[in-house]
Amino acid sequence: QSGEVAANPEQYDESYLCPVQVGQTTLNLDFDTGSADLWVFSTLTPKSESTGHSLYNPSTGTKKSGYTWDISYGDGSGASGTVYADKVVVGGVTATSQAVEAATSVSSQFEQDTDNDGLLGLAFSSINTVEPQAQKTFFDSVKGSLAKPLFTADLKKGAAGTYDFGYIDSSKYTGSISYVNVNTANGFWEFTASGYAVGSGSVSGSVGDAIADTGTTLMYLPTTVVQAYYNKVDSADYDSNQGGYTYDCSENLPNFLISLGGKTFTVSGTDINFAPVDSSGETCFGGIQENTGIGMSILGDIFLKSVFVVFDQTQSTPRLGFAAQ
Ligand SMILES: CN(C)c1ccc(C(=O)NN)cc1
Repeated sequence: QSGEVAANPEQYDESYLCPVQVGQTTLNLDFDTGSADLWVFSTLTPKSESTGHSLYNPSTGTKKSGYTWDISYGDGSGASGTVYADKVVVGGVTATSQAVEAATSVSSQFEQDTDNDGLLGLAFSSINTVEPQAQKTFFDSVKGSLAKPLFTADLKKGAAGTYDFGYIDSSKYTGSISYVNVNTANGFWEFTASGYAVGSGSVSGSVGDAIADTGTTLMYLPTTVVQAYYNKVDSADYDSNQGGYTYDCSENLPNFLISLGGKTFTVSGTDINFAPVDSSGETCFGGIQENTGIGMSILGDIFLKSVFVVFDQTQSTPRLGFAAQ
């Protein structure tokens, strides 16, 4: 089988939500290559936390008795609950008995994001949080039945993009795809990024260890790289109250270039201009921020909306393919 599903941006492209049939209900889920749990708001979630969300009703599934899950994300958000087996359909691709993690508790960030009905993890199943036995991601459940064991991400700035499962649509990118091998030891789509440049500068240095994470909004890079970037933005400075680099919204940001698999990709300055910090619209928060305390760089949606990405398990070593859009 193979299929395609729309990836619809929230305001400021904070995250991208995709319609997924879970049991007999269609939910809008955040496809997340940085985690490996498929969890959903459900009729088991307290009403005080689930108002405004579409809900999975576990009555259509088979309860996995004694199984629980509890996940925490890098931004401090999280959720927990119980586990069911049920049918999940993404763009016509069907997992007949997918582990569906029904939330019995969610953190405030999820409670408040009423467009988001849960997450569909697309990292490696080794980091699934279900106890006493880790469960397969949707991709792992269907991988063997796909025309090719791969999926692609084509996210866009302020417009609907797509995730494709089982095939590469050559109309979605230009030029050739350049591949890098993935290190799965931490359960992420983790690889080594090469040199970088700011604006019209020449590519040099090294970004280093990084993950491709559709579930993270911004780009988190080494301090040296981030300082080099904002040194080219006159009004920029690090604002500890905002928790990152801010600048005058009127200022044009430079492009950021990064070399992956021998090819250089450009993230336009306009894509790096993330959002105003308040309703006055005077000060803006940058889409490139420091990776301090994370332990690796994260190429999140700010980067991913500039490229076409292949998450490829056609070979014994998984790999990532990047092409210009
Ligand atoms: C609060 N929400 C919607 C989140 C969604 C995804 C993540 C994340 O770190 N994914 N890799 C964090 C938070």
